[in-house]
Amino acid sequence: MTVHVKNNIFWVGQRDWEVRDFHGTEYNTTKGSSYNSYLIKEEKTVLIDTVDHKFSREFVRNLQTETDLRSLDYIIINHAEEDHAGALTELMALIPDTPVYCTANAIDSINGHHHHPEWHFNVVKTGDTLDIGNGKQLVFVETPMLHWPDSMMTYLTGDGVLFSNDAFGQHYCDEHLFNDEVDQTELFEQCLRYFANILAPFSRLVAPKVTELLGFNLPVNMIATSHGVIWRDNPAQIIEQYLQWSADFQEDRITLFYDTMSNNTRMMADAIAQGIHEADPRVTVKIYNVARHDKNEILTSLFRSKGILVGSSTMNNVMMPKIAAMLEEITGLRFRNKKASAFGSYGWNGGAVDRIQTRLTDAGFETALSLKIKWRPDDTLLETCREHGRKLAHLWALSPLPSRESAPLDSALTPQQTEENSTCMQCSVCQWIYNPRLGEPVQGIAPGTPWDQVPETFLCPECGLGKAVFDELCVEAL
Ligand SMILES: Cc1cc2nc3c(=O)[nH]c(=O)nc-3n(C[C@H](O)[C@H](O)[C@H](O)COP(=O)(O)O)c2cc1C
Repeated sequence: MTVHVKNNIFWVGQRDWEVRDFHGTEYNTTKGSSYNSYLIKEEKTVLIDTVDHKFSREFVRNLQTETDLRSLDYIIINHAEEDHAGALTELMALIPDTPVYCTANAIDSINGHHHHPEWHFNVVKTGDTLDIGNGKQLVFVETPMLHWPDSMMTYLTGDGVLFSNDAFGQHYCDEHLFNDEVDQTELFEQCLRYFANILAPFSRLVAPKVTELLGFNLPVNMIATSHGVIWRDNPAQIIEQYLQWSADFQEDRITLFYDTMSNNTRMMADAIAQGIHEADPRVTVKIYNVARHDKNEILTSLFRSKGILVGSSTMNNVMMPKIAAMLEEITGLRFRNKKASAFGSYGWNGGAVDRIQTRLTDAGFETALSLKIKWRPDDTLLETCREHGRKLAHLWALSPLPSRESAPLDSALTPQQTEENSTCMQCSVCQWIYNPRLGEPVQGIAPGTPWDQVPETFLCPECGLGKAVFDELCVEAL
């Protein structure tokens, strides 16, 4: 089936009500998902993205009901991951000469998945346009590392539609296609979950990219994402929301998660939470047992928190494995500006709490006051846990929360920031800007370190690609 989107734009995607895992076990899609592909029928016929590879056959059959495949003039691939470009092999088998438009980085990832270097690739970069007739053009904007090096967005002039690919999307399946038609609570829950679990590591790239988009002065009347709903009612709301989430977002919330063999660490968690609540009833406190709760809900709660507590008993000298796995995920998600602390029960030599505390520090959290209790806490030790919670609540309340005001769209890049940025290094892959004068130390490099003294092993902290890709924009301020 197809759905009319606007004027000559049609949705030719695929709903997936039953999918429950994404990226392997990385993301639990509790509300299913959809793979949004779009057909534009102007003087030229254009396909934007495809669908997940597992729906390749249905996709091609469906597309054939909407158009003669030989009439397709251009295929735009905004991102080569297999949930968007997965049906390319099946489609291109029928129309192998159709030109494919994508970023330079996408050549690598499309070939890496489909192994057809003979396809007619046309590399586009930010600002390039493609005339599709009737006075309309496609404008391309590279969005590297949002969330792969190959990602880009495509804007359709005249209709004012931004085909944003993964950005602004959600893993959310509904028979309705537009944002104003669905349950708003469910929708924003899924938007937040998507941002916290997928885009959080790239937060610092969001505001500069939004600024760049706004710099084109192109009206965005609609944002057609590649997962979930299309934003046709007030699309600026999700852009504003992204600016807010990408600015070291936190609420007045503390999240505890733990694993336990015989409930001793759970008793500690309950008592610590009671102490936090007693000390500051305004703080939202959430507790999760990692063995019983949805992992991505826990990670979303951590994203929303100003402080986190991680608990594990000691098992064979180390922490419980699900806690180790969570710490690995948290490290990758690179949450910023959050406090953290470890706790747990032990029997003889302990070890887990110290290991957790070290992992939290290494992951960039400001750690404080860990707590170990031997065996099962009695009433006195439970009071020790409560006192611990009260202390943490006071300690963490000392740091004021960042403003929760959303940044106005037109001031995302202020003149002052422009001035500062002119003295920075910028990664040419993900465009992350590192300001050695003002920035925090990264990978042990102190602010002010001359660029030629940055070791060869230095990796871009945002995208993980190498030093060689950094451009030095200006050095005199050093
Ligand atoms: C299989 C197993 C291995 C354990 N290994 C250790 C250990 O290496 N060091 C230690 O101090 N305690 C060890 N303990 C004791 C637990 O840490 C202790 O019983 C703790 O109170 C359990 O807390 P929990 O109920 O939160 O899991 C072990 C317990 C079990 C069941």
